[in-house]
Amino acid sequence: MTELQVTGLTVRHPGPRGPVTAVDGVSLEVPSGTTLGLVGESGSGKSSLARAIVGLTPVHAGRVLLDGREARTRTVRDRRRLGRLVQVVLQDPDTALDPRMTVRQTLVEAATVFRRLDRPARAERVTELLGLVGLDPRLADRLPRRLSGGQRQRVAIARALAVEPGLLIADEITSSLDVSVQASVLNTIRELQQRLGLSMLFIGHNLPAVCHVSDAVAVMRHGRIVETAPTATLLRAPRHPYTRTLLAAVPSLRTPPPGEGPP
Ligand SMILES: Nc1ncnc2c1ncn2[C@@H]1O[C@H](COP(=O)(O)OP(=O)(O)OP(=O)(O)O)[C@@H](O)[C@H]1O
Repeated sequence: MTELQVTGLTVRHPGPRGPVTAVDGVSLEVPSGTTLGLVGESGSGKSSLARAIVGLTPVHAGRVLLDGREARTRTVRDRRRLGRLVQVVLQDPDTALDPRMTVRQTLVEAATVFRRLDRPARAERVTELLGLVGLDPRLADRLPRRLSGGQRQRVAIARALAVEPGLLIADEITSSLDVSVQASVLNTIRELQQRLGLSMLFIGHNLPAVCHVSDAVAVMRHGRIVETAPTATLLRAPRHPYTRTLLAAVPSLRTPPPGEGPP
């Protein structure tokens, strides 16, 4: 499993009136085998942070350490190391899936990036990966367009897992799905954590969804982390006013202090 440490990370994007600071000196930690939730409203800088961690966006300042070593993307070797350690799943599964490739072809391609597998081992791995994400192995020979949105997102998760990363970054992975499908994908994520002991950075704007799968939660606003706490502590005793505002929007989530609850 991979440990992630981000220190003082700043990301700036070019804007019509000069650079826009999307991530402003963020520090966070995902200890090995745990899930850190990252929650914040649209535009707070969550995706910029995720993209910077995997080298898809330039970093203006700060450091990203994976298992104590700087995450670099300068050479092919650097990028291979990074890809082996970290995989990202995005909101729209179609960005991860080639429409011309069957589920099986997609999974075999990912599973053989870093290791050789003979034919029987490939078939076995595809069945195993589909099982991990709760999909029927009979879907293996379908093209993405013959799958539902939820099934496509599960294939995208399986594709990321096929590489056997130590850290999975999930960026708004349930946002494009129907509410009922969201819940079942979240439960699949929880099962994966238990079965694989993955480290995970789980990003979303929906606080209940993020809390459901996270050991600790970091709250992001205007490019900064305003509060980080273990999930139960954040729900019971939020310290920052912005966290309290987020919680107030979902009253059923907060454990009321004694005397404050319903009669
Ligand atoms: N490639 C880019 N070029 C210019 N500005 C960008 C770029 N990407 C993001 N931004 C800006 O950076 C800020 C943070 O955006 P970012 O997408 O990281 O936030 P977010 O919290 O992930 O939002 P969402 O949940 O809507 O994706 C926003 O003001 C956004 O407009």
